Amino acid sequence: MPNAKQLIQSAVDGLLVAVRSAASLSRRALCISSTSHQGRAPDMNDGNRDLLVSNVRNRLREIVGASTNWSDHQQAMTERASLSSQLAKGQDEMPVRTAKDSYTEVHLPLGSDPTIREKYLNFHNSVRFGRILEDLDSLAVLICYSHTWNKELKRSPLSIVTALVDKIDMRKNIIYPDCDIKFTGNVTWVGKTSIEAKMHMSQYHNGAYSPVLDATFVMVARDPENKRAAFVNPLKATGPKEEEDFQNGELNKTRRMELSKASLLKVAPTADERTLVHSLFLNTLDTKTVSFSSRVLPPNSVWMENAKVKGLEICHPQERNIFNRIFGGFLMRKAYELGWANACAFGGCRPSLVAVDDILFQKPVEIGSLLMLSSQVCYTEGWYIQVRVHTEVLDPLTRQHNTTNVFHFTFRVDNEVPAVVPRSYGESMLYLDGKRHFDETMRGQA
Ligand SMILES: CCCCCCCCCCCCCC(=O)SCCNC(=O)CCNC(=O)[C@H](O)C(C)(C)COP(=O)(O)OP(=O)(O)OC[C@H]1O[C@@H](n2cnc3c(N)ncnc32)[C@H](O)[C@@H]1OP(=O)(O)O
Repeated sequence: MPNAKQLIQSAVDGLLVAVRSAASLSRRALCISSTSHQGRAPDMNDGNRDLLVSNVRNRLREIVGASTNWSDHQQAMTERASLSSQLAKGQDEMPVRTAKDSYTEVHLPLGSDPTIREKYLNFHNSVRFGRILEDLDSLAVLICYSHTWNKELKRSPLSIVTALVDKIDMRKNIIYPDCDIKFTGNVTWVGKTSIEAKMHMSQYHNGAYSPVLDATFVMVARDPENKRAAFVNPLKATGPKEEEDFQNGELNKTRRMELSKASLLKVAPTADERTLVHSLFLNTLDTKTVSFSSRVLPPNSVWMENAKVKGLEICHPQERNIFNRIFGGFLMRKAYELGWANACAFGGCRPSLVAVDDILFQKPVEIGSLLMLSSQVCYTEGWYIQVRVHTEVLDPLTRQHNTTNVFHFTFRVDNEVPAVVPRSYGESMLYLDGKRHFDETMRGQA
């Protein structure tokens, strides 16, 4: 009896034939031009495991029955609404799955197929990390569909959306633009309607794959119309490693709830944090005047209000996901690139990414929205820059703003950076929040 992964694999086989023959032509060309056959993995052509990144989106489209043309999207959505009756009434009526059922391996043949390199290449002859964020997001969704796949059904009634990027830890700074990349991942924890997926990215260089990053995403299953939560299959651990992953998933959930309770948007800072904010304030007082409002910037510092970069995106249908909302990976790419530009301007040199954490997808972004992005350097220490990107949609008719996402990025540069100094109470809270994220990242790296 084929499992979910095999079914998914067989469905893409047809597509792969065409893609493989094109890719093999390119590979032959590459051997002659020989820029870097050290970056071409030997197993790329073997077996049936080589699902390509470029096929993942097509596969997702098939799984939910998404339209390929925007003009048909209303009809596709109506058809999907009729799948509601196929939703399980409870988790106990759904078959138990193991990590193996959702294990997925996807290739990005940057070494073997030069035609795709341009999309991924940045000016510094490295790989655009924003593109990798898009691929990770699509892969996380595919992993969740493999976990919840019901072979009796033609389409999945579930709408699986990204709720949170819990963590992305970089294990290597350099991503080569001409070496094959492999993504692997599986479900590691499930709740009632949420799923944690862990993914790993490695790159083939000098004859072996070596790790580049580890990522943990939390996805939420919704009904076909993406209106209410929907149950997902239970997960059974089948060995000590899977047991440990599951326990960590539980711990992650508890940690997230505690962090959310202690959010500075809800409760006052701790005693240590209050002392820190007050000493920052005292440092900026003008010693020549006896005034609380006369403030002077300390040496080698920048006011926080001068460490912002803003952007705007008009959300066109081209960036839609399979549920006709804006694709989470696109939002991550745009936020990352703005945050990177801000760190670059602030640090005065090219920053490299250390970690991404706690990217929260609070509300879906509708097609046609005016999306305002605002990035702020909110904390610095030594060679590190902590950046927060906040996105909101503006309704031009009501002039109402609604927050849709918050992103946190930690960058490192090659020289010591100035301190950022908050002036207002709100900025002081941003500073403390940035410091909390930075300390958490550094604890994870230790
Ligand atoms: C068509 C052609 C296009 C082709 C291109 C295709 C590209 C490929 C595209 C592929 C697609 C790419 C994908 C995309 O592009 S998805 C697009 C990006 N993501 C979004 O738009 C999501 C926006 N956010 C929301 O809609 C809501 O906030 C959600 C639905 C997330 C939660 O809403 P709400 O709060 O009302 O939910 P609930 O109270 O009913 O709880 C439900 C469950 O959720 C758990 N939970 C909630 N929040 C969090 C959190 N922060 N951390 C951890 N867990 C969280 C909660 O514990 C509970 O779990 P459990 O206790 O039941 O287990």
